[in-house]
Parts: sequence; C-alpha cells; structure tokens
Amino acid sequence: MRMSERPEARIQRHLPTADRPAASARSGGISVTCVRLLFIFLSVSLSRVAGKEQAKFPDGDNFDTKLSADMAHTVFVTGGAGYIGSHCIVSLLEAGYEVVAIDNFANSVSERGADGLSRAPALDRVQQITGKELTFVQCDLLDIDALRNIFKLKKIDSVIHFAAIKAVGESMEQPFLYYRNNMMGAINLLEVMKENGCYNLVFSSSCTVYGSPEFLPINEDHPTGKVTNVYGRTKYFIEEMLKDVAVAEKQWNIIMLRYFNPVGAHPSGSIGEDPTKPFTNLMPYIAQVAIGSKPKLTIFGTDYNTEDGTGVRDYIHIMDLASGHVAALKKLQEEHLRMKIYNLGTGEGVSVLRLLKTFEKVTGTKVSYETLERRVGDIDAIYAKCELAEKELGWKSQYNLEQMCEDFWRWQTMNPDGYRSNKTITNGKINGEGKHIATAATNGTNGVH
Ligand SMILES: CC(=O)N[C@H]1[C@@H](OP(=O)(O)OP(=O)(O)OC[C@H]2O[C@@H](n3ccc(=O)[nH]c3=O)[C@H](O)[C@@H]2O)O[C@H](CO)[C@H](O)[C@@H]1O
Repeated sequence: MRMSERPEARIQRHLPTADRPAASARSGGISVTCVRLLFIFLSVSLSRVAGKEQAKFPDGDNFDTKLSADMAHTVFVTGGAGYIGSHCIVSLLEAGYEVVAIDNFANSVSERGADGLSRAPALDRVQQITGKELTFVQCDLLDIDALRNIFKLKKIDSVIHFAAIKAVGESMEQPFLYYRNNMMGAINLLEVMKENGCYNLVFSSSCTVYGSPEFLPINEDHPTGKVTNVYGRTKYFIEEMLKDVAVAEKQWNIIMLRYFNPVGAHPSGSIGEDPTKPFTNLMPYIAQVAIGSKPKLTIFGTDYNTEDGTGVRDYIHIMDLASGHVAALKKLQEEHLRMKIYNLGTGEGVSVLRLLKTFEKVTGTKVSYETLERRVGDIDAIYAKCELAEKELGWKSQYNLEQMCEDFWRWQTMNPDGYRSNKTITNGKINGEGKHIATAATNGTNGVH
C-alpha cells in the first residue's frame, strides 16, 4: 500500500488456525466486522470496570499507571507486522498482554484474505506460535482520524511505537518522505495518546543516534546527535521531542530503547525478517548468498581499526530485543519514570568476518565473498554497555551468536520466499544434523475478518 492511501479502518481479528470458524465472513446478516466492533465495545466497558492501583509521581502526586494483576493490559503496537514488531508481539502475548497492532504495510508483507481484506501473514503466524489472538488494523499513522477511531473503540493502556521507514540510502534521497512519515507519525500518535489519557510509551530508537562513538562500550550517557543519515536523524529528533514532552507534561511515562543490530528469527522458523525493499544489512545478505539467491557477499572495508580489519557491531537476537520490550512495559507499569533511555545489545562487538565464519560453521554452508573499500558513513566499531537495562529492567540478552545464525538460517530455509510463499514447509534442517523443526505452514487465508 502506498503511504498516501487511506487505510481501511476495519478491524481484523486474527484467530489461531485451529479455532478459526470456517467461512464465517457473515453471520445472520451482520458482518463479522460489526460483531467484532461490538465485542470491542463490550471489552472496553468490561476493562473499565476493573480497578487500578495508584502510582506516584516523583513529586508525590498520585497517578494511575499500575494495573492490578487481574486486569487485562492492552498494548497498542505500531508497525506490528514488521520484523521487530511481530517478534515483540509473540513475547507480549506470551507474557499475557492483549495486543492491538497496526501496520500500513510500507515495509511488511500483506496478503489479500478470502474476504478481500488485507491481512498480515506474519501476525497469522504469531497466533499460530502463541495460540493466542490479537487484533490487527491496517492503518497509517499519518491518518490521524483512523488512529483516533481505534483509540475510541478500544481502551489502550500502553503503546509500543515501531512504525517507521528505515532504509538509510532511501532516506538520503527522499528526506522529506522520511521526516514526514517518521516525525508526523510520531506526533500524531502522541496527540491521540494524550487525547485518550494514555501516557505509557515504549519508543523504538536506535544506536544510530550515537553517531561515531567517542568511547566504547557505549553507554546511555554518550552524546547523541552527530548522526550521519536522515533515517537516523528522524530517530534522534523523535528522541529529543519525547524528552521535551516528558519535561513539559508530567503524565508521560516513556522508555526509549536504543537497539544495536537486531538479527536472528523466532526459534520456530515461522516468523523472521522479510524486507519488502532492497536491503543492505549484513545477516540477511549472508543468508541470501548461502541459499544461492545472491552470488557473493561484499565485505566493505578491511582496514578498520578492529581485530581483523572488518567493521564491528553488537548483534542482538530478535527474541532478546522482544523480551527487552516486555521488560520495559513492566517497568512502566510499576513506576512512573517520565522518561528513561536504555541500550539493548549484548555488549559484545563482533566483526563482519567473525559473523561470516560463525554463520558458515553453524549452517554448514559456504558464503563466497569479495572485499571492497569502506561503505560511506560506516564506522569502525560500536557495541553497547547494557548494565543499565540489566540493573533497572532486570533484562539481559540470552542468545549467543551461534543461535542468532542458526535461527536466521532456519527462517530462511523454511521460507525461501519469506511470507510470500504459500507452500507448506516441512523441512527446517539445520547444519545437516537431521534436526527437523515444527512446520509452520500458512494457506494465505488464515483468520477471519
Ligand atoms: C549507517 C546504517 O546503515 N546504519 C543502519 C544499519 O547499521 P549497520 O551499518 O551497523 O548494519 P549493517 O548490517 O548494514 O552492517 C553491519 C556491518 O557489516 C558490514 N557489511 C554490511 C553489508 C554488506 O553487504 N557487507 C558488509 O561488509 C558493514 O560495513 C558493517 O560493518 O543497520 C542497523 C539495523 O541493523 C540500523 O538500521 C542502522 O541505522
């Protein structure tokens, strides 16, 4: 869907395949959409009946943020059909949260359901993994009225904001598109949250805001702003805006998470990264070479000031990133922070060559490569200091580099065409060990609308 198209403000309830009522697009002359809206109204009324606990501002005022254990907590996830969003929703559902997700499919795969509505195959698979339901709405954050409608229909307790366009090269060619989409999207979201008295926000930021590191490992106090690309500047500007908002209005309760380099996939192999635009990130590129879709990898730069001359990054498993969001949400429920920032990484720097060799070893593949000069804008090395997240969120990364490669490869081999493949996948063999992974087939028409 194009960014400018008006989204269908129709709510799609995704159900796990096993529970899916067959061909029930209409019942008794009332469309399922209407039934669903009724359901949502009812659940809104019901959830408002339950009581809240009072949390306190640092200055002693009371403020309702903490929810009692028996009360469902609904999280609104923007960009929910994307790579990070979909994995995060798995962790949210598993942690017992209710999820309302939106996406405009600017950088995620959609498909047409049997009833003609667009749906997100990634989220169908999320429900298969978790056995839990979520609500999905195709919606663009630039359409503030559509956004308002969703908040009217469903009481939202917290928001995780992933939705953004993020191709670095494209952002340099079309800065206005990036500023309008990422900045305006965030502003609309904040406005609608405020109108509805929802002030809990987890914002998806990036280590890109640090620019070229002045020291390593990089902690949250490192200066920000010397960003070399437009995409990164949109993250930086939104961070600055959120800081200002949190200073001016004490109701806000915001955590910004600065991710390092997310890789890997859910261990089931049924969800993973499926970019709809040409990509340049290292791990997907290595996997494409390994599977034979690309002839060879180009290693950009072998003269960096690093252990083997190639660039060093902090790769973090996507499921660790997902659990970091759950930890952040729990923190917002327990405490009124106004605004806090945490790095999410492993703390370990890994060179391009080391990642390549580990990938080959784990997957039993050969990845051909050539070396070229440095890529413009790249830095020697960046890796995180994550002690703050460990101390204050109780979060620490769990997956190692081998697992990141193994899980990415499983997703890649089970889904050679990503979500666009309608095939039933039966073989998730890893490293020639005869280890078969549970199947995660989709038939392209999962769920009801
Ligand atoms: C400047 C830039 O683009 N930054 C984005 C990019 O960070 P990075 O540039 O850190 O991620 P990346 O995966 O593009 O590159 C990682 C490392 O691999 C090297 N490399 C990469 C691709 C390739 O074909 N050959 C090769 O040698 C690259 O020079 C770097 O040393 O991606 C991140 C998400 O993961 C964030 O979105 C960053 O904002």
